[in-house]
Amino acid sequence: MAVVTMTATTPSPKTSLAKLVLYPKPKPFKIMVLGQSGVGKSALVVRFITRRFIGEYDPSLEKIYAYQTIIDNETVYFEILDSAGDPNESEYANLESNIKWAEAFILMYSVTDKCSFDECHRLKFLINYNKRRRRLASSTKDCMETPVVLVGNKVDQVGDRMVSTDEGQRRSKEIGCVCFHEISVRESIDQVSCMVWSVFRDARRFWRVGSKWSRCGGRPEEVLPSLDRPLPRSISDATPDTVANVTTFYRRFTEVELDEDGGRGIVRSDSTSSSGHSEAGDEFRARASTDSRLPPRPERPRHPPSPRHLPPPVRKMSVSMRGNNANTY
Ligand SMILES: Nc1nc2c(ncn2[C@@H]2O[C@H](COP(=O)(O)OP(=O)(O)OP(=O)(O)O)[C@@H](O)[C@H]2O)c(=O)[nH]1
Repeated sequence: MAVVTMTATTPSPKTSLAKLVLYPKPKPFKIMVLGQSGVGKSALVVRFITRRFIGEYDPSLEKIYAYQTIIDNETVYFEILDSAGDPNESEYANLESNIKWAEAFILMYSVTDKCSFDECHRLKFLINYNKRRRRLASSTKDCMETPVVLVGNKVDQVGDRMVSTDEGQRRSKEIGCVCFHEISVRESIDQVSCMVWSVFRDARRFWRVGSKWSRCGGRPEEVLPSLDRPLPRSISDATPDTVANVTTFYRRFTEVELDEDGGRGIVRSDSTSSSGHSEAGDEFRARASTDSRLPPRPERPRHPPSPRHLPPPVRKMSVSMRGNNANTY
């Protein structure tokens, strides 16, 4: 599909033609906001796009918002699906197909509503189930896990809180979300826009890292350049920093390997001979030689010698003077 853009050229005295330019449609980043009814899904999406907080929305309305912004110096074309909170029987199949459509998820609950918190468990299971089925059915070897960001909303309602930050963080780990945020969509605009923004930004970042990883067959070297810069974090148990740490670990692992090699093959100052070669090095070279001067291998019997040739076991008797009867002697 292509987007047709009309750009007017400088009108010439004779003709005034419109130049037709065809651009390929940019690939959108499809993200779905899921959660029980009333947790603030619509408020979150509208805040992200317009920076405004709108109090009431039509609860049954399911909408896809298209929004373009810049994240990490890259233009991102969001398609955000604000799902209906409590789908009925007939809408359930629709929910499953929506899950298949999305590339990343924002799983939302309200910190003032324990039920909405528990609902996240079920919804995450549903995401896993549908995504796994899709992966198994697909012919491509797409091994990417879909990023799910867990978000606890309405932290401004301090007195009504039913779910603590610790519980949220723990649940995020338990159900395998990539990171956890606690926010208030309603709170002051600067703070909120920053918090709301970081939710979408993290979803995008995790998706990006994951898709690069799966495209290069799980080789982390090709992911490294995008993670050179430390990533800012909010309340989060596993922000993209964690991914950076994984790659740091990978790097360290490589260094250890090199070190080990140095221990075996590279000349060490403590064992260098006068000729400049180490004894360990000479020994290594002698062993590695291929000029057919290798000493023959010591012969090893294929099967253990039969028990007939073994000397009979020597049996020794020992009398213990310890124990209950020792006092009688
Ligand atoms: N106190 C407080 N109220 C909020 C916050 N975010 C949303 N709300 C309110 O919560 C109510 C529900 O918000 P919605 O955005 O409609 O929730 P939803 O999850 O989209 O609900 P459904 O459309 O039914 O699925 C509204 O009255 C919002 O004003 C918040 O951060 N703090």
